[in-house]
Amino acid sequence: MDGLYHLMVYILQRAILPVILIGITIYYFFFRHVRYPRNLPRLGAEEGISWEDIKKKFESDCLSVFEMAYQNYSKKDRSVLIPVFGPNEEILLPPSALNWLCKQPDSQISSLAAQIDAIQLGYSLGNKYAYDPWGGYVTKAALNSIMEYSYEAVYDEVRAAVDACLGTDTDTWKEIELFPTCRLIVGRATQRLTLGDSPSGNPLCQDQDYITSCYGVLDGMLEVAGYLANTRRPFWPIFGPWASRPMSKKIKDLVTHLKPLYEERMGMIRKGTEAGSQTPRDILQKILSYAVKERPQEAKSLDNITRRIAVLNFGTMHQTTITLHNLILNLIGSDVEYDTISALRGEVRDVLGDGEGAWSKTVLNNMVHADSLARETMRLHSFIGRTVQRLVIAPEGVVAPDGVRLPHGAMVSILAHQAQTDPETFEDPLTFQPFRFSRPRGQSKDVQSTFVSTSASYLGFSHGRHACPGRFLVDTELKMITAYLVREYDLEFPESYKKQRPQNQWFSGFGIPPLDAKIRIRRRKA
Ligand code: HEM
Repeated sequence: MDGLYHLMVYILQRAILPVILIGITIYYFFFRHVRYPRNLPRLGAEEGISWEDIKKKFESDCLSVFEMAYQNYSKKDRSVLIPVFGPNEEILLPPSALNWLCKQPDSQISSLAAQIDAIQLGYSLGNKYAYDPWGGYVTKAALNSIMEYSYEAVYDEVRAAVDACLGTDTDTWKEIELFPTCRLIVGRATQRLTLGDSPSGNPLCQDQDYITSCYGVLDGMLEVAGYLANTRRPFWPIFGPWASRPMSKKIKDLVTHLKPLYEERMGMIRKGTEAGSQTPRDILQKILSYAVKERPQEAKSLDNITRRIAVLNFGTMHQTTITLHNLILNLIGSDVEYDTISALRGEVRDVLGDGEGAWSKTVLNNMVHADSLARETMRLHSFIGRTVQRLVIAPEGVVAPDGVRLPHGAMVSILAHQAQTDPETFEDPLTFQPFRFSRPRGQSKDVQSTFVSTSASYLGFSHGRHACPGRFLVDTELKMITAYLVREYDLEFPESYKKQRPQNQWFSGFGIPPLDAKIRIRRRKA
């Protein structure tokens, strides 16, 4: 009897998982699978290439898939379905639908739902950080005023971080790994703005272990997002928690670092001194003040506030680091032809004078060459391939301008890199020209525009009402770092690069810079 019981339990245990998986699969294919309309073309159908071959192509060479979609559909004002990373598909809308897409109400075509699917915060950090993203709203509202107040502090941090990473030896050239260096510099500068100065003295951003801990959480979030992007949606509830297992240790580590500052700041709020003249003006304070008033349970939990900071760091640090990495490679790579470094040195002298100068909005606006260098970097070396990514949540779907019904559950977007390198818009579009956007009017057909002004041909920060609000901070950090680097350092590539910038690669839909790139630097003599 006992044997029979154990046999039954054994069979049930062995069968239960396959039965659940088969059940989910049937449910997904019959009830949840996105039903694309017949009049939506599938990439490859008209070109005589099978869907499977296009899918394989996306994995090995996503840029050529984007290029085929752009030339054959986007340029002809037609939507098209393409395979993207893992088991997923996406509807690419043509650039002519950009303004229409940006104006769609969030209740029909949702930016937040797209972000939840792409970043997977629900699994890496918890559902409330995904579905109630008040930290982002608080940051969006407060960022510009905090920044204006913090120029000197952030520049101070940039100087200290660059000195610490590159050294101050004026006699010898030093070879450094560029990507980890960019991580540290961006990490410190960004955290100085996020956490400000501790009232008791030591800014936490100067603790290298803390910065490492921030990137530990960020990398963990990227791993969860990458893992789930490769998994079919109905299996997310099973594999999401599994993929997120390392997160709690990483968060705990961040909690340990943030604890003293959190207690200090909450103490100020409790005593009411927060309202006085000593009010710290940084993002942490805005977040804590909001939480105390609007989400009191969260305010009391250091773990919750730490997760809010982790979400924020994902926005502030990840793509900024990649952009700085690309920018420095472009600065050095374009120097032979455009004398980029000395042109920028001249600009820094003109705008800031020979001393440290005082940073302000006017100074930033006057750095037109540095601005152009950054915009040209985002144009040619953007990280994202598709932009204005949205999930259709209207139950009955939405009809796009070309008459195609975008069904419920479909992810839609617009190609960014192709629009930014279209020869109809840009002269010699695949060549990096650092001063493309700062040349006097009339010297080229490229429109003069700034780093922060988004448009149909500049989509790295997206466009419309959800366009990245952090781009003003990125602008500030990149200009400060560029100014300090060119003024204080000589920069070059290792000899083996033969003065050529190592190229970016496109895979999984993203433009990834060469993360093992090295540069040589030497401090300039005063
Ligand atoms: C080079 C660095 C960055 C790039 C390329 C970038 C790019 C983007 C993109 C493409 C979006 C999606 C917009 C949409 O859905 O239409 C976005 C949203 C957002 N970004 Fe950034 N970002 C960067 C840095 C930052 C920084 C430094 C911050 C914060 C200070 C930030 C805060 C945000 C927020 C809060 C949103 C959500 C906006 C909304 O949904 O309304 N980002 N960013």
